[in-house]
Amino acid sequence: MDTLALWQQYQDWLYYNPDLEIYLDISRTGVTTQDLAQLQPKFSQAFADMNALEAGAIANPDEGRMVGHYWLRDANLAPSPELTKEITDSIQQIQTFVAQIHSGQIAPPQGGKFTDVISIGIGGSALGPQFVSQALAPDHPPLTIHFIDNTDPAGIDRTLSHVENRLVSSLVLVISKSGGTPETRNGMVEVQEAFRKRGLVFADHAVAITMAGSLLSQQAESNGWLAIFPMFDWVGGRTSELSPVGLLPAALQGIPILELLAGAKIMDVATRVAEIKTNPAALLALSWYVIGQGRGEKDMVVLPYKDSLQLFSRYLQQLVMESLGKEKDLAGNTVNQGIAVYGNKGTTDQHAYVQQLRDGLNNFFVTFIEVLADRPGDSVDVEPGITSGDYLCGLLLGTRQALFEKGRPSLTITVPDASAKTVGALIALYERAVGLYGFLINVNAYHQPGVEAGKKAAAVNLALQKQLVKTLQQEARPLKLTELALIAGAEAQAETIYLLLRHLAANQRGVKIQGPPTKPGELLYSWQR
Ligand SMILES: O=P(O)(O)OC[C@H]1O[C@H](O)[C@H](O)[C@@H](O)[C@@H]1O
Repeated sequence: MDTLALWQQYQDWLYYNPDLEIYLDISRTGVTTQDLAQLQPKFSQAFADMNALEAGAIANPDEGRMVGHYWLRDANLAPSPELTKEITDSIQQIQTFVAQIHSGQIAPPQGGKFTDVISIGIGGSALGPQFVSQALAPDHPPLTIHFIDNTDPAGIDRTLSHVENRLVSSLVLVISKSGGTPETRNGMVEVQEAFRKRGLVFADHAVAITMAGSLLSQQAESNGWLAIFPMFDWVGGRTSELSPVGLLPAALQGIPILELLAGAKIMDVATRVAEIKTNPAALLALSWYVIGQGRGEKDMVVLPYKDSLQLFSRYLQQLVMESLGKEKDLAGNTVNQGIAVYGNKGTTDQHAYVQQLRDGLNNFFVTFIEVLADRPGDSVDVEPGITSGDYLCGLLLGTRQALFEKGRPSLTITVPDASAKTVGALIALYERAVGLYGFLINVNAYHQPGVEAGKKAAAVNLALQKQLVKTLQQEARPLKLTELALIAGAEAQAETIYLLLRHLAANQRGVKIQGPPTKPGELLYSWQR
């Protein structure tokens, strides 16, 4: 296609939202008007399904749950006055609490104001808060946030060492929708221990964000924690950034949460339009569908050309892959659906993997995110008439062009700035696009049955570890693996037993292993007394 025809195509497909000043360009995706016509019936159904979802249908049938994240930014849309009140009350509760923390009305027992937040959570209870913090926290926030989002002991130590002697003035958020996620529980126990060692009372620093009645909520209540904020049954972890899960940590850092919500609300209005070409989420879903043949055949590479948006791709990984990566469709057919997501930031990635994107496997499409405003204030010239921001723009355009020349699709979202309003809008845009795409491919985008398998296996392995330790403690002589497995009643688990014991031995946890590491089957195991 010559450049003039391409320019025409650009104009024919361009979407612009005047309230958000956001553009979406899908002219380099290969989507045609024939695709639009062909997919129209599927989209009509998806729009109808989305209306039903927003009206409170049980859109997550496996879990028997409503899907209500859109109500979070327009509480009047909630299907009952009680839910509307729950939402508005939660926002009010956050604002009141945060004002009291910032003013020092709620303060650490040792005096002064709270200076730091230690946020403990994983998955949807971490990724949104991390993305929004990196995108929007002011340079000198009223409270500095630190995340514990894993059960890695060294990672926990590192986070606590960043807090240093400010544990005394740290607020601890324990965030878990279910209130029973082991990694989060472990993080909490480790932080509680750090407080105990310093002679500090954990409850005077602790705040829970969780569903009413959860284990965490009961614990917080009975131990007299500072506060408990609600997480709602009808909001999934990966769409919880605009619930208290995301809003409380954001507000504590001085991020304007009402602007986040306002941006999302405007985007929700725009993505409720039941016409593909004037609905940016529908245009995204259409592009994903056409590019990946409705089967996710191409990976989504997300490249924000702005450092502050770097974590967007990591955030989208969960939103897209946990929502769409499904074995079965809603009719019970095996479909193994999904779209793989990765990305970091431009131009940085141009000096890393963009080589392959241009010349190697053609198994992806790029989503460029362009931010029009370079920085507040003027820029210096890095060469006559050219600024660093001009380079950022020029390199984005250059890569988009270079990819197109090699038949590699891309789409571009252009936003005016990386403000709270824009970030809220981007979150809402992708929530809706994922929802619509889920309807197009007929999967339940709101459950995650696959995650359970790994969790169950982990629990079985930890029970086996306890059994092995007990067996070794009771044996006077060193045992071969086969003997140990037999006594422990786990003959089929030889490899797992070996791997569990090797880990214990490496951490001086009482297990002694003798013999050559190259022959794991011949090793002798005993308990160090
Ligand atoms: O918020 P929580 O209940 O602790 O859950 C945290 C995360 O863990 C799970 O394994 C789910 O797959 C995620 O969707 C969820 O966000």
